[in-house]
Amino acid sequence: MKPFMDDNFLLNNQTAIDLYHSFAKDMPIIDYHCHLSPQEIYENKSFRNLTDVWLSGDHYKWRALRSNGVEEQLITGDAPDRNKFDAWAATVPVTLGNPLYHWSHLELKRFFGIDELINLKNAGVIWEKVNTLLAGGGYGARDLITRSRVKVICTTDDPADSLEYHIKLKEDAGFDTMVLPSFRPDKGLEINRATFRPWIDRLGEAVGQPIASYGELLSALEARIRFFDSIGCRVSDHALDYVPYAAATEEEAAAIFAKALQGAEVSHLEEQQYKTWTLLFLGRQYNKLGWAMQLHINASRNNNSRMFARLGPDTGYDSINDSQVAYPLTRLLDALETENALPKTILYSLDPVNYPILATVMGSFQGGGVAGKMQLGSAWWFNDTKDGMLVQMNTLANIGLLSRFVGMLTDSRSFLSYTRHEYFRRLLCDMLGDWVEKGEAPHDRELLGTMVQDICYHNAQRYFGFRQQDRRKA
Ligand SMILES: O=C(O)[C@@H](O)[C@H](O)[C@H](O)C(=O)CO
Repeated sequence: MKPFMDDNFLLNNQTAIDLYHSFAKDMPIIDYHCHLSPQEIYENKSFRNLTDVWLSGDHYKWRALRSNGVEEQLITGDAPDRNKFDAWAATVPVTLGNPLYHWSHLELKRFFGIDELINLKNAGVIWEKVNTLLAGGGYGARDLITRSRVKVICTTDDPADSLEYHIKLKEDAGFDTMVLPSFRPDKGLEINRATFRPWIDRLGEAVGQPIASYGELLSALEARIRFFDSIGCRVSDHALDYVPYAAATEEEAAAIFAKALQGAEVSHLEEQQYKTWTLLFLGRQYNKLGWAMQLHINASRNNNSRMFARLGPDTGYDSINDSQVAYPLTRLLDALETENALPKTILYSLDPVNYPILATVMGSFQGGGVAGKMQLGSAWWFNDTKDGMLVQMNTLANIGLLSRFVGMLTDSRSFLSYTRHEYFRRLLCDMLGDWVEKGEAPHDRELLGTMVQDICYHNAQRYFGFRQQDRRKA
């Protein structure tokens, strides 16, 4: 019987073991999509205890706790930190089979050297050991990033954000990791949500003039894109809970914008027309600057209205949506391609049924002399599991070029989530090793090692083109 989570965890043959330890293990990390706070990074936030560093903000764990019948007071409520930790320690054993079981043990093992199984019996020992380390210093936000060999972090930022802490980090010679913004203008696309009009006002403040027309909105977005680019932004990001496509003219989009600004009802068709024109405008801007455009498709967000009103978004009440993707997505991408204005694009779907669709749609728009211009996004959210990662990689291998994949990301709000990269790298090496052991791939260490290191790091480094001048000023 193989020991639980030993050095060859998830590596089931000698080739896999060799590939992981010789090529993947020590590669640095580019985390090109996450939700970490740039302020907490700049301030090197220290954590008062294990609950603070491990449970706050991690809605993956919150969902498991709720599924285990734990009261909300012990999850997001005002219960004491130790009680919250005990509730999680009691829950971990029943997460067996969920990646949370692996991730939780990996996180404590890698960052704090904890080898005990996480359960209520060991909770006290774990609590004391980790808190002693946290209290001793060297476990602030920056320290956790540095320990994980993270070279680049792309946070998720609103166009109206000041990027104050990205600017401060850029000028901070004491921190090697590049912390760059991502341009995420969801609130400017969601014309039918209550957040739209307040956001228009906020964007107007950010550009120094009120926005009273669609033309002024587009000018403001362009100005913010150039500001983000000046701070080192290389990535945009869109949550498309459905893929909009409805042919529209700028005049039609402008009339719809005017209706929304006056508080009039905008139909679903008009919403799609507005989103289509605005996305095409933004895609042209991204393309001009060489940015990558991320499309996060088919999430169903904030399903539980009562808990959304109480806790807000990203608190564990989301699910997979199953809207039709193929037609609107091909039309949207083709509209940009027709103008030779399609940017590098990463397509994610929360619905894994969409993976073959996305992988084949990608193949219709590769080119421009850019290897892997169109990417099948890493297994996202409910799919960043062992099975989900393998399905995503096999789909890409079967239909596209796995060797050109820009690899894993954490997509997290927790500073302990970098072990997801290790998890992914182990699965990648085991999959390649299995091909070799079955004679389906040559035992060519140079070929395989290059493929592994490209997927772990070099592909992302080349694809996103993070600029050296965006490092902090000496
Ligand atoms: O970027 C998104 O829309 C999602 O990743 C969202 O932030 C979600 O809460 C998440 O973090 C899933 O990992």
